[in-house]
Amino acid sequence: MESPSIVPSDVILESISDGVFTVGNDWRIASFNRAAEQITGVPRKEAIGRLCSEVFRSSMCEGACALRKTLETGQPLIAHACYIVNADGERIPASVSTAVLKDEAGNMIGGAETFRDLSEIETLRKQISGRYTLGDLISHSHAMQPVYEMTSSVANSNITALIHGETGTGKELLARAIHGMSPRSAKPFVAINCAALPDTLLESELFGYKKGAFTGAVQDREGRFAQARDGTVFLDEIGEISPALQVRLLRVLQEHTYEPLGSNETRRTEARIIAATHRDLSALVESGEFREDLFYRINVIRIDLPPLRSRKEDLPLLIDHFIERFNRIHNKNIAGLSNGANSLLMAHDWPGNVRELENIVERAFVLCNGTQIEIRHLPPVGSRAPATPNIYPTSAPPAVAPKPGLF
Ligand SMILES: Nc1ncnc2c1ncn2[C@@H]1O[C@H](COP(=O)(O)OP(=O)(O)OP(=O)(O)O)[C@@H](O)[C@H]1O
Repeated sequence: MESPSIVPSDVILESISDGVFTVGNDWRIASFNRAAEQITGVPRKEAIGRLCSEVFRSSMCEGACALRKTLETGQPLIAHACYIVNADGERIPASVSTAVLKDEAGNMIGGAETFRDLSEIETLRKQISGRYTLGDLISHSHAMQPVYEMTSSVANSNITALIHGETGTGKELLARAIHGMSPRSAKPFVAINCAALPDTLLESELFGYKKGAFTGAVQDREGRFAQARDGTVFLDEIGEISPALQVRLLRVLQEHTYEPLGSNETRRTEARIIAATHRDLSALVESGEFREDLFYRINVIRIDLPPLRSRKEDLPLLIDHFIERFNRIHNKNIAGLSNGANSLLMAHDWPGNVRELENIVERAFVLCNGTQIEIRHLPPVGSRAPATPNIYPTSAPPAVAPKPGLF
């Protein structure tokens, strides 16, 4: 009688879509299937014989290696979530399972690991969770809906827009997004913070100057309006400019003209202006600090960016976004926050908004040597806001003193 045909195990291993590799007791890779090559981007001939931690820069390699745990306990692990860093340095969300390999006599001769690429599932999860992106601005909060809805109409028009929002809410990011979605996207985007420069310097920055206009003006220099050509000029903190400069800006908005410092020659600008402020401009008009005519010119359309405390549902999304970015920048493999750290961030009031969150996550990256950000890696973020208590429980002071003056 003919024996039933048996499919060799390598044929099966080569045909499945999960990555599979085995290691010997010396942690060197002994086999590496086709899907493992595809997911990691590492050719089999380069992987075989190398330490698995060199090939798999996964978030589990440091400290929490699933295969090590299995080889130590003899227990298999099923579907552990982690990230694998592929040959291009991209982080791939993966699910890992491990098992012990034994010889016929029952002696342990190594281990096997299978891993599944969850990128597509992760993409779908993000789509289902309704993550919106507007340029680099991300959110899935209903509070941001009006911003998203207004932005495309604003982008397609030439009108001057005013972005209003607390510090660190993403005003510059939104201005860049409007520019990027506008017909001017291929033209320059030039940003200037009006609060950062004294009046005369701001004037020469915006309009440029002629050689000899003032001591130190050794040659002609073009200003930001000239640099922007027919692109976009973003005037951040517009509420801080002096009455004299308000007059000059009004002329730019009404007549599209200006003169560089020390010059009689009138220049024309076709640049679009987007302004931003954290202040209540109408209150400044009432108190006489801001010209009413300029206010109406700037405030043709106003977009309000809500503070982070009123869209806390964005926190997990933003935290993931910053973790992804800082993993790339700092070449680390942090997978996320502990439940405790998460709860503390959710309870915080965020006076510094998204910038404060970004700083907190970056600081945690510097302090965290493992794969998870813990409470001890967070600063006392509530210390500047009297309404919010220090986010550390009083019984558990931070292991590392926060950087003075960071928050
Ligand atoms: N929705 C968002 N998604 C991703 N990153 C964001 C978001 N909002 C803000 N950020 C980040 O937070 C930081 C502050 O953003 P931005 O400079 O645009 O804020 P701003 O309101 O202009 O601040 P300021 O009032 O101090 O000028 C930036 O690093 C930006 O990348």
